Amino acid sequence: MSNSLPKKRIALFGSTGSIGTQTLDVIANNPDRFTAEVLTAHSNDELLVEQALRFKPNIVVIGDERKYPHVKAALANTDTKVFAGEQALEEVASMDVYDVMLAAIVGFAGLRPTLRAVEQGKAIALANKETLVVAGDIVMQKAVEYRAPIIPVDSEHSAIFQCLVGETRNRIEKVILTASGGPFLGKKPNYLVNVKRDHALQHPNWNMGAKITIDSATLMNKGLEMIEARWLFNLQPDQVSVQVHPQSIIHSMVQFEDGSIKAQMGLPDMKLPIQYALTFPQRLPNNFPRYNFRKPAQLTFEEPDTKTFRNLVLATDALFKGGNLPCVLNAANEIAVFAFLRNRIGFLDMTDLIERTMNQVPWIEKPTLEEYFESDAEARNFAASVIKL
Ligand SMILES: NC(=O)C1=CN([C@@H]2O[C@H](COP(=O)(O)OP(=O)(O)OC[C@H]3O[C@@H](n4cnc5c(N)ncnc54)[C@H](OP(=O)(O)O)[C@@H]3O)[C@@H](O)[C@H]2O)C=CC1
Ligand SMILES: CC(=O)[C@@H](O)[C@H](O)COP(=O)(O)O
Ligand SMILES: [Mn+2]
Repeated sequence: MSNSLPKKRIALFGSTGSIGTQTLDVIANNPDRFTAEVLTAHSNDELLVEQALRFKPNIVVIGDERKYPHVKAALANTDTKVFAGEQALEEVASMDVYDVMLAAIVGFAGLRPTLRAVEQGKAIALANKETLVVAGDIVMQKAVEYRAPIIPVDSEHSAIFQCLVGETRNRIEKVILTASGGPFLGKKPNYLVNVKRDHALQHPNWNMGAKITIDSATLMNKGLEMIEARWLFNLQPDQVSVQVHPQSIIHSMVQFEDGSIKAQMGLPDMKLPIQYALTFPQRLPNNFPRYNFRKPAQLTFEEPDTKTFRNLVLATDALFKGGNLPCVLNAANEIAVFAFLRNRIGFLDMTDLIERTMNQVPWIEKPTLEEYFESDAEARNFAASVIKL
């Protein structure tokens, strides 16, 4: 098909991560459709420079200011402008140099730049689920106010989004998020008590950054995704459910009020939801591997084991109770995962730490943005003090 559409200018926040590098693959495969206008990294200055020399962005941002001299020197003979520091992420997000922000920073750090982009009325291709977990009500309200479309990248939410195309007049009865179950599916606490980071980092189906991989192993990822779905699709908490589906071929489903269920399927490959978020409502041809119905031939489903994987219970509590509780859950989880990855606490300790923090930080029913930031800080400080980080 001949293509006269203008190129979309992408601001890729978190270009050095798993989503970031796969987004650059999608951009490289479609040079007539996309340009990488902004690239941002936190600590990986080497990769950022390599990406900048290849994709020739207008702007790069290196979060860690100590790395600025190296990036600046390496790009001295190019047209790329170099910024550094946390504040620069927000400043660049506010600039009118791009059309779509692909929000692929990990964790709470992604919230502020994404909010800036929303306030500019930019389209957001949202991978950073923590943004909606922390402040979903405010982010979605601003998205309406500033007419900033938010298109999900997270595979489950992309699946739901795809199932909803053409269904604007039809009520959702519930969404069914699929969960792989992670590397410890079927295991019990007496096993989990001894598992170490390297084992937890081996996801059966997806190759992802360290934080989300640990979240998948504890089922916190599915808990965060329940909260993300609630805000993205304007659902009531009891309309969000989870089915364990170890093959990760069905990426999620929507059940409508006539009982019909639509599912979106495909091999587990994030390039597909990334590409769809950047081209929606169009689909682009590609040569990604296709699902063969013989491999895996059986698609199975089971209920999550919430007695063992209590993070899902904590996240469900946060989903139903709302207010600042999801923000507190998220902050405590970030501290817990950080500590587990450094072998400072055990696998099951993560859940205990999150639960204690949720019981400690005062509940606020309808927080302001400032109160979300304060709750985040309070939860982090408490959780870090408990484990003497
Ligand atoms: N990976 C996946 O398949 C999926 C990921 N997601 C979500 O997408 C987001 C990104 O995940 P993933 O790509 O796996 O994560 P990675 O850890 O692989 O990458 C994270 C990116 O964020 C940057 N970053 C880290 N900390 C900061 C900070 N404090 N300030 C600014 N930038 C920072 C990193 O920079 P640097 O490397 O330079 O330090 C890197 O570019 C997460 O929210 C995750 O939940 C959702 C669905 C699937
Ligand atoms: C690729 C993606 O979207 C991840 O969130 C993935 O779904 C993790 O898998 P589980 O959390 O289901 O193990
Ligand atoms: Mn997901």
